[in-house]
Amino acid sequence: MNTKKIYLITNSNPFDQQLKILKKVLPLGIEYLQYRQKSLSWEQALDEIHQLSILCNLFEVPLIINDRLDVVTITDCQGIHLGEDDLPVKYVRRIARPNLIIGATAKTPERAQLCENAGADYLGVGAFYQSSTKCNAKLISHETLKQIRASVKIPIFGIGGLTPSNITEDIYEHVDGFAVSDAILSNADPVTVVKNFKAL
Ligand SMILES: Cc1ncc(COP(=O)(O)OP(=O)(O)O)c(N)n1
Ligand SMILES: Cc1nc(C(=O)O)sc1CCOP(=O)(O)O
Ligand SMILES: [Mg+2]
Repeated sequence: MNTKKIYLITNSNPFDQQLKILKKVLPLGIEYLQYRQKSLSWEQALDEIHQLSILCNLFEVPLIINDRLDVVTITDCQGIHLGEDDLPVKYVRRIARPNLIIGATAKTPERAQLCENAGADYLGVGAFYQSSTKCNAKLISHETLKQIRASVKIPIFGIGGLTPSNITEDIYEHVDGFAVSDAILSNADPVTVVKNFKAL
């Protein structure tokens, strides 16, 4: 078993289907679960977050909300993930409740350093491959990954189309974990996929 962490991100598959999978894989050791949902009504989103929160508390997996500080403030979650177009890390850190986990997307060493200095707890770095979860994700090179790794100390989660079969040595060497959605949540045997990530 390796020491790389797995960061699971929800997708647009039916929520009940995702919940069934989460009940099987959260006990296997998942570092973070991110709720990523861009199109639901407030009511539906808050209901889903409530259900995820119960499950995450049970297995002691921090629940991270994508993009939305307003949602973070009114739900029982542990963190927020911020991209380049979202609120800046420095302002969120300033007003966030103590110990809120703040993650940030970085596709350049400059942004990685800026986010680390502003108080980010981890970085999401990618995309390494085309992603069916996020079709327009901008790809980055292995050289950029190396530069980002060299420029920050906080944990880096590689992201974008990752599966247990396409993690190159370059990716493996420079990340602390894998942020994954489709490879786990759209697979008929998600438990085996998680075990395969852990066995790399
Ligand atoms: C772990 C992790 N890394 C990167 C992203 C991408 O965030 P962002 O750039 O804000 O894009 P959207 O996910 O909001 O489309 C992420 N969500 N999680
Ligand atoms: C949400 C997200 N952000 C990306 C980025 O590169 O910023 S790639 C991505 C999708 C990750 O899901 P999957 O494992 O299914 O490709
Ligand atoms: Mg975002």
